[in-house]
Formats: sequence, structure tokens, C-alpha cells
Amino acid sequence: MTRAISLRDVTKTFPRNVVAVHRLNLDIAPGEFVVLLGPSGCGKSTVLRMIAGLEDITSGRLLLDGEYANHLPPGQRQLAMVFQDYALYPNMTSRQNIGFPLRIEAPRLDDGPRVNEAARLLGIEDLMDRYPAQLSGGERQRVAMGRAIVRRPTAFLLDEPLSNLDAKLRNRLRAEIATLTRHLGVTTVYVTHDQSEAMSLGDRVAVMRDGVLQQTGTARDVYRLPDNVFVAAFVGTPRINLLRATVYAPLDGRMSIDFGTQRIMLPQPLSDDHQLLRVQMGRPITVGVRSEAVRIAAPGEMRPSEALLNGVVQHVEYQGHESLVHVSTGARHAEVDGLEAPRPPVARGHGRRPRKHRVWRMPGRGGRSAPGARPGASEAAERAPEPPSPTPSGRVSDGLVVRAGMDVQPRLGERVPLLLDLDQLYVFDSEGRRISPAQGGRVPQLDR
Ligand SMILES: Nc1ncnc2c1ncn2[C@@H]1O[C@H](COP(=O)(O)OP(=O)(O)OP(=O)(O)O)[C@@H](O)[C@H]1O
Repeated sequence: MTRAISLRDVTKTFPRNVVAVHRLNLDIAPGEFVVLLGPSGCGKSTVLRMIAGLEDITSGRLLLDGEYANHLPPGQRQLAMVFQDYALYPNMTSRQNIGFPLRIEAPRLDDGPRVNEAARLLGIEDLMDRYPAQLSGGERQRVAMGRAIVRRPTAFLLDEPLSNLDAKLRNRLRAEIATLTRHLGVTTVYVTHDQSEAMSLGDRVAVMRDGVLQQTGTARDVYRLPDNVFVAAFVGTPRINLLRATVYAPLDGRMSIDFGTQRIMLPQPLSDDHQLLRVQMGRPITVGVRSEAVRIAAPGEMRPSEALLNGVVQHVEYQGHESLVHVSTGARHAEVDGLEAPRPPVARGHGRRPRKHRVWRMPGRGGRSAPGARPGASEAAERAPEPPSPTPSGRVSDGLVVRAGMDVQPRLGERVPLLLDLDQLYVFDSEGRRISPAQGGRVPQLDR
């Protein structure tokens, strides 16, 4: 049996007027796997605890299979919760820990068959006579999962169940949890602040910020069509580049986006999405550029949908199959409130002065130097940036992060041309709402 879970206008206020969750609406279908994602303190655990009955709902309604359930004690909800800290009884073996809920529920029942079944599903048959102190973190979490599934709950509520484990084990257990819940066909609500975990699990992701639900959708939709700048910044690795800009839309000239030190002209005729930018004329906007939407390549290789910017290489993160190149364009980066860790500022050239005016060459392509911008496509070349200069705090403004294949090996301080795919540009208004691409219209593609 599985469960539909609905939250209708649910608010949770703690003493001293701490609003942990504000008017949250979420419908979870029977058998669905939904991930609650958001930074620390955004209210994810509180939502889960309200569903479990461990926290009272201040206002709004919880429905289980369409029935009002705010008043039901936890034991009557048939939901199983798993926490990050396992919470196993240290003086009980795995077998006793897993069987414990059954012994409480029905002391005379022979729990053997159900405990064995849980152990088999989790592949922990050989660990059943060990005590928690004799188990690794991953094994303990499997036992905790066993204790959750043994009661054959109608839904799983998992609160960061893997965050105490190392990265490799986390990946493995993540896949196991997804397989197990699918096999059991049980509704699952999974809380995490790790966006890569959220993207790899679950049918849908619900992104929260400051107690408010920002967006729900498949991982792909949330990545491709973020409703606002917060979702765009929270979902995706490396984090989306967010640049402050202004739209210029003269009646008798071409529309352009001005980044302060450089400007890109939008191709004519304007696409429907670019038309939407006209009303933003003169207002501050935020332009979002994912690292796969910009490439380091000679202007001669520019495609019709691309525009040129110039920048200076600040830092290169070697990743094996590719590099993440941080390039300073002189554009100002937009800050997003409520994100845990802003990108660390990049130290200027690891202590070395970037070499000024080094000309970028494409390795293995005849060492061609970058010619000027294509007429009409961009004003980048005429207004190329100077190497990054320190901010008043002494930090260098952080750069645009660009993915580069192994055939591109830029050096620190090198000036490089950046080809920006205008079809993959996101534009957010001064309130952070996505203007472009419009819903249902052209959407940036993941695959290139
Ligand atoms: N019992 C409580 N009393 C007062 N405030 C609380 C209580 N529990 C949680 N809060 C507050 O409610 C807000 C949401 O907390 P919650 O634990 O739901 O966030 P979270 O997104 O799960 O965070 P984390 O990822 O760090 O666990 C926070 O500001 C927190 O300080």
C-alpha cells in the first residue's frame, strides 16, 4: 500500500515568531519520490516532521490519501522516518534493532520472517548479529533503513539519511535507496541540501528557500527552466554564472545587453524571448549563463546564435576530462540572498600577476591569434576588459566559469575570447523572476 500526501497552505511558526514554513502547498502522488531541496535552515526538516506528526502544524492542512490528518498521532500515520544519525540502539544487534518496531507493535508476533525479508532486500543478512559499534556508517544506515521498511510503511520520510557518509558510499546508497523505494512502490519524501543528490534521485524536486516553496518539477525542468534566480543558482554544478546587466532597446537601433564593460548585440530579427526583454529597457537585470552555454573559441568559429565577450583567465580547475576556467570579463556578478556558500573569490593568478595582453591561441589549430569581433555580433572586442582588479575589500571579482575540453588549455592571465550561446541565456528581472526563456517557449538544451 502506498500513500498520497498533500500539504495545503501549511505554515509552521515556532516560538518567538520564527516562521519555519510559510503557506506551503505540495501534492505528492502515491508511489512518487519527491526530494525537498534547499539550503540549511530553509524549513525542509520541519516539513518532513509535520508530515510525520512529530511537529504540530500551525495553520493549513495535511491530507493523507485525501483525509484530514493534522490531528493523527505519529503511530497512526503508517509512515516511517529515517534520520541522518541512524538512531540505532547500541545494546541491540542489527536483528533486534530491525525487529524492534514490530515487537512494540505486536509483542507476540514472530518477527523473524519480516526481519529476514528486510535484511535480504538491503543485502545485510551477514550483519544481523552485529552491534552498531561493529558496523560501518553505511552499514548502520542500512540497518536503520531495515528498521523503517520492516513495518511495511505506506511512505518513507528520509531526512538527509546519507549526509554522515563519505562521498563514494553516499553515491552507492543513494542508488540503493532509489532502487529499493521503487521496488517497494512506496511514496518517499527525501530531504537534502545537496543539489546533486536531489538531481540524481526522485521523480520531482521541490526547492525551498526561507520557508517558502520556490518551485517543484522534475530535475530536468528545474535545471532548464528555473522560475527564479535563486533556483537557477541553487541547482546545477558548477553554479550558474549570474551577471548584472542592463538592456538597451533603442527604437531605431539594435537591442543589446550591456554588462558595464562589454556589450552584446542581440541577433536580428529578435527571437520571441529576446522581444520579452524590451520592457526591461534601462532596468537592472540579471543574466544567467551556465558553464556549458559559453565556450572559449576563436571568434571566427562563432555560430549565428553566439555573441562574443572577452576575458582574462583567472584560475583553471583541472577536472581530468575537462577544465573549469574562471574568466574575468569585468562584468559585475549578481549576489543571491540565502545561498549558503558564495563562490570563493579567486586569488589573483595564484600570486602571480596575470600577464597583460597575452594573445589567446587555440592549441593544435595553427596557433591562430584571435581576430576582432565579427561586425554587428558584439562590441566585446572594442571594449575588452582589463585584467581583474581588486574590489575595495582587496578581492578580485570572481570570474565567469566556463567548461573547456582538453584541447583548450588557457594559461593564467591570458586574454581569451568567449562565445556565448544566446539561445541558452537566462534573464531575470530586478526581483529575480525569470523573464527569458518564457514558459513553453524555447528552452535551453542540456545537450550540445
Ligand atoms: N524547535 C524549534 N524551535 C525554534 N525554531 C526552530 C525549531 N526547529 C527549527 N527551527 C527553525 O526553523 C527553521 C527551519 O529549520 P529546519 O530544521 O526545518 O531547516 P532545514 O532546512 O531542515 O535545515 P538543515 O538542512 O540545516 O537541517 C530554522 O530557522 C530553524 O532555526
